Amino acid sequence: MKQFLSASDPEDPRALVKKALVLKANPFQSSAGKNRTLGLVFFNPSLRTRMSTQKAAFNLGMNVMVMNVDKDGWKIEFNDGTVMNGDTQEHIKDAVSVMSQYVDILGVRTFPSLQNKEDDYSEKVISQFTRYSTVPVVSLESATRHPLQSLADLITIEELGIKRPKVVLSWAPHPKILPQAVPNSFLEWIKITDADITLACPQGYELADEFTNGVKIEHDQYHAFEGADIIYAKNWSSYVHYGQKPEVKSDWTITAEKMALTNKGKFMHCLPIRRNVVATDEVVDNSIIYRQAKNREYAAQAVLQEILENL
Ligand SMILES: NCCC[C@H](NC(=O)CCC(=O)O)C(=O)O
Ligand SMILES: NC(=O)OP(=O)(O)O
Repeated sequence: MKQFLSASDPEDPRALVKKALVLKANPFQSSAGKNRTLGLVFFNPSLRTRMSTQKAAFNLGMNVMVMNVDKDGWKIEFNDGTVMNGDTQEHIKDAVSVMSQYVDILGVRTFPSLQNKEDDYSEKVISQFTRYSTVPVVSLESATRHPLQSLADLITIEELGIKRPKVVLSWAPHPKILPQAVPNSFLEWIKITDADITLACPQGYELADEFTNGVKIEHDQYHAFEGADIIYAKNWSSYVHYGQKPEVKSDWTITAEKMALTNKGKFMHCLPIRRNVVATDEVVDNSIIYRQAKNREYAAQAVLQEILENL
């Protein structure tokens, strides 16, 4: 594997899920990372991605450098040809060219603007990393996708051992305007499994066709939950009314009453979760979210190992 930005990058994404489960059973079997360095670049906050990816690298014997560009770096210019006499101090071309000289793999986290659909959906930021980096680039969540999260989600679902699980990706409320990356990516990855997938969301919160093609869309959350094996909750802002938050009249918070409609369904969320907004404490406390977060380590390890073996 030469990069990890979406489900199209691994040669066999299903094999990657299996590989991660093998690593989970025996995490210290490879020293493929010896004398190799991983660089992790953050434009946005992170707890799980930051810690699980570092831990994965340590399991492989790698060294890790973390750069919080948003806090510790110069202010980055992303446009070409700009006369940089304003507040941006370093061009992305120079920053990435330099950083990639210090590392063997470069991970980057960047959220969308949620103001300019074209910039976000053309992956304006991470595509400049792939353009200027001299080493493989790994997405730590980009404008439109969060592949390490989705891989961990598939590992978690695989561990449940349910044959053709009924999976419902449900929109849930949130006070802020959030990206579509997690739900987009979840749909992209779950489609490679045999799961029966339904997207449950209020009118106006449908996702881009490239992700929802072949996915059932349901606007009645109660109906969608009936018989589900997995409820994967997430808030996102509108794709159609880009980056907006159209009013939702009914209550989409996930409650124990709604979970009771499922087939003893398991509740999943990528975290961080706003308790008693996205889902009630009762739902969150009876969920598999910590196992899901733990699997981020093995998702990252499988990806790093496959890239290291191809260097
Ligand atoms: N990395 C996983 C989720 C990251 C981000 N969540 C957030 O920004 C939540 C922030 C808050 O709750 O205020 C998202 O939705 O894509
Ligand atoms: N799920 C996830 O990516 O968490 P962080 O934003 O804390 O890294």
